[in-house]
Amino acid sequence: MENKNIQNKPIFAVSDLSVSYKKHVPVLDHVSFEIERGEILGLVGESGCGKSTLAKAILNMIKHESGEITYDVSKNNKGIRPQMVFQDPYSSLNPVKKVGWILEEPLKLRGGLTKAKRLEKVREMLDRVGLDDVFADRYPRQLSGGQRQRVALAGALMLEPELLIADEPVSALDVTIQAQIIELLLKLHRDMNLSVLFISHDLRVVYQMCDRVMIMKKGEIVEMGKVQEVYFSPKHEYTQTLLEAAGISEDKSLTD
Ligand SMILES: Nc1ncnc2c1ncn2[C@@H]1O[C@H](COP(=O)(O)OP(=O)(O)OP(=O)(O)O)[C@@H](O)[C@H]1O
Repeated sequence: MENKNIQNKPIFAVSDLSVSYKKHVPVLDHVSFEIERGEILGLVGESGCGKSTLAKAILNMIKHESGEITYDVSKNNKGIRPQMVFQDPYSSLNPVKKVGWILEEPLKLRGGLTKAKRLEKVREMLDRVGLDDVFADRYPRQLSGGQRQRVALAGALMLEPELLIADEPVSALDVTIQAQIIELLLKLHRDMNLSVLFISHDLRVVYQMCDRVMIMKKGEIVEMGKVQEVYFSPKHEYTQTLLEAAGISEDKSLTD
């Protein structure tokens, strides 16, 4: 389905980005791309190709040795930086704090809202991610994997960022729960006008989620384009190999 949210104006640009953990061994090699405002851009590649490194580099969690990262924060967004959700929400949620506290914290740190207003926003966000108010009073360990990922998404979106970076957000979940979280991400993308960088090794999930896709091999982007074009007219040999390995070239259900 055509995504009506897309405006042909990048919200985010990476130019010539290179990262090495060890000297002279690039993990990311001159990576360049843009994320259009309102789009969901997929990043696909085999384990170890550099996907998480790219996510961390663009969030300044690790240093890059060369290249430029440009984030266009619109005037009405008060400079909220891109936020991230991870594969394993358990490690990103503070285990000794209740969900209500976790969701209120970013609002507290930013300041400017009364306690009552903050709690109202927490309730609203729980509702947006499909969780009842009672979850505010639970610890992360008392939640299922899917519920924890809902809380992680809620936490990332509390300050209403314009860009979300989702690093394998459904990979650790059962298939039925995966489908629910994908639905939720698509709903949040529509409702909150979010742009998303969606990182996954699962080509089928990317097909369901994304408008465009980048294929990464050993730290380089080898192909990039609209999902339909890349999946059904792949230009790079590596893309063809990935699609064949996932059984996608002959799988009609993707095109139905
Ligand atoms: N902190 C680190 N120090 C040294 N090498 C690292 C570090 N983190 C990752 N690497 C290496 O960098 C390469 C890319 O890793 P990265 O985690 O970015 O890949 P990935 O595509 O996200 O993999 P996966 O899909 O398995 O999560 C791998 O060879 C990995 O071993």
